[in-house]
Amino acid sequence: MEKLEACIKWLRENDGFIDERVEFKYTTNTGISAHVKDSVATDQPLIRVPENLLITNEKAQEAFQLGTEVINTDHPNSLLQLYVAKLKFEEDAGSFFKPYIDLLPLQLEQPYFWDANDLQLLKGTDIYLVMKQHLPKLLQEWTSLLQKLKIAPSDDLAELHAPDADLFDYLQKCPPESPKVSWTSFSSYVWAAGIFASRAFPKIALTNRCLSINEAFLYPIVDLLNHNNDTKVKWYSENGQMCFVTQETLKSGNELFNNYGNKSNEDLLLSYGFVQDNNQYENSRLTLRLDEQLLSEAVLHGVALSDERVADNCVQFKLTKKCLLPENLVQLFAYLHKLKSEEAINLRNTLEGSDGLHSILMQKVEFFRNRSKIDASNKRRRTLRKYFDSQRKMFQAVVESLQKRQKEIVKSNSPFMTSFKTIYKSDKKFANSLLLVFGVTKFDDLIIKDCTRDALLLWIVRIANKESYPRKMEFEVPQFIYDTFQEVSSTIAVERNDVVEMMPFYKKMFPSLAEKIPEVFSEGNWGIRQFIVADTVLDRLVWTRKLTQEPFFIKKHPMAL
Ligand SMILES: C[S@@+](CC[C@H](N)C(=O)[O-])C[C@H]1O[C@@H](n2cnc3c(N)ncnc32)[C@H](O)[C@@H]1O
Repeated sequence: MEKLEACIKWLRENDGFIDERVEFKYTTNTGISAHVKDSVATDQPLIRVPENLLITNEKAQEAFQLGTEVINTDHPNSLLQLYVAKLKFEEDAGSFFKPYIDLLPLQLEQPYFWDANDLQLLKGTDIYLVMKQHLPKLLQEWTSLLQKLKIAPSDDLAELHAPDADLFDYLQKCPPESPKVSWTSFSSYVWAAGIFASRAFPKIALTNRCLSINEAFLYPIVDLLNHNNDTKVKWYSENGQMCFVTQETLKSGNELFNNYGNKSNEDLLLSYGFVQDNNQYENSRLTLRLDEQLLSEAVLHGVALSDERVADNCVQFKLTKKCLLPENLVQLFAYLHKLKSEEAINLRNTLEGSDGLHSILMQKVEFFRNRSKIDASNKRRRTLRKYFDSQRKMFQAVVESLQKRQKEIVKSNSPFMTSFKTIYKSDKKFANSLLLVFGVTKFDDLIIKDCTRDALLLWIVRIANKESYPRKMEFEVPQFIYDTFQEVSSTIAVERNDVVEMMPFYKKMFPSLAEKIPEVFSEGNWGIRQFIVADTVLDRLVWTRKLTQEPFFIKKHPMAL
C-alpha cells in the first residue's frame, strides 16, 4: 500500500488529478483496483495524467541518447521495453519515474512466468503454441537491439540461442523476481514485454505521430484499473494531459473499470493472466496441419482459404460466438473427404466431411473436458480451470452448430438422398430375407448386430439384378444406384486382392442364401465379382450418418460454394 500511496502522491505533486470519489485498494484476487466512494455519472475525466509522466518512446530515446532510427517499426516498443527493464532492474534511486516503477509488479501472472507443472497443463492448447513461437522471436528482438545499442548482455547468448534451448526453463530458473536478475538479462526483457502486454496503451490515443499502429506507452495510475469487457471508457489527450473518462454510471462501491479491448479468454490469459466468466467474446481456433499441395488443390476447388493460411502446411480457423462454424471449414472437410471418382465438392463428401470435422471437434471437447478436471486449489488453477471450461463450452457449441448444419443439409437435400431404412421398409421381400440371413426383425437390429454393411452389399447386388426377377419390384428403385453399379461394373479392374478380401463374406453367404431364399438370392448374377462392384458402389454412394448410424444412398449433387 505504501508504494501505491507514493505513486498517487507522485502524480498529484506533478499536477496530475484523481477525482476524490475514486479510491484505490488492494484485493487478493485482482491486485490493485479502483472503486468509487460515491455515485458517478460524468463525462469529465476521473483521472488526468500530465504527459511528462507517461513513459513513451521519446523518453526511451532520450535516456539512451538515440534518435528514432534505432526503432524498428516491426517492433516499435522494443527500445521502450528495454528502457522500462533498465528503470526497474538497475539500481537508480534518483529516477523521476521511481514511484511508478516501484509499483509495477515483478511477479506477472501471464503463463510465460508459470512453473513447469502449471505450464504442463497448457500443453496441447493454442496458448502454449503461441508462447512457444513467441519466446524465440522475443529473444531475437532483444538480441538485435542490444547489438545495435552495443550493450553487453548478462546472459550467455550462445546458450539462449542454442537450437535445443528451452526458454520456458530459462525463465523458471531465472524469474524476474529473482534478486540476481540484471537489466541486461533476457529475463528482465521478457518481464518488460509482459508489462507492456498487460498494461500499455496504444500511442495513437495520445498522438497521431506514431511509428506504427502497435506503438505503445505506459500510462501511470490509469494502468491500475482492472478490465471488464464492454465497459465504455475514453482516453484522450487534452492540454498536455492524458484524460481517463468512464462512460458508465457507477454507484457507490462499484469498481471503476477500464476496457483493455473486448477480448477472448485465450487473449486475456495469454496477455493478462486472467479470464472472464461468461465471456461473450470467447473464441477458439482450429489449427490443421495439411499437405501444402492438398491445400492448394482445395483452393482450386473453390475453398476460400486466404485468411486461414497461417504457415506452410497449416491453416487456422477462428471460431467465434458470432460465427461458430465458418462455411469454408465445412467446405475444406468436404474436399478432404472427396473420393478420386468425384470431381468436385458435392453432397456426399460434404456430409462425410462434416462427420470427419465432428470427430476432430469432439476430440477438442474431450481434451478440454479432461483438462477442466484439474484441482482448483489456488488462484492460477482456478483461472486455468475456467479457461479450459470456457474452451470446452465453445467447442461444444461448435459441435452443436455443426449438427444443426448437417440436419439442415440433410433436410434441404432430401430429394437426392434415399435412406436404407426407407428401403428396408419398402422392400418387404428383402427385409424378410434378412430375418433368415442375420436374424433381424427390424431395421435397428442391423445396426445393433453390426451387419448394416453386409445387408447393403446384398441389397446393391439385388438392385443390379432387378431386371432378372420375374416380377417387377414393388417399389421405385432410385435409378442412380442401378446406373452407378453399371458404370462401376464396366470400368472396374478386379484384382486378386479384391477377391481375397471379399471371399470370407461371400463364403459366409453363398451358396447357402441362394439355396434357402432363391426368390431373392438366386435370380440374376450373384457371383463374387458383383459384390466387389457393390463394395465400390457403396463407397461412392453411401453416407452413414454418424449420430444415428443410418446409411443413405446419395445422388451426385453439387454443393454451391
Ligand atoms: C493493467 S493491470 C491492472 C492493475 C493490476 N490489478 C495491478 O495490481 O497492478 C492488469 C492486471 O490486472 C489484473 N486484472 C485486471 N483486470 C482483471 C480482472 N477483471 N480480473 C482479474 N484480474 C484482473 C491482471 O493480473 C492483469 O494482468
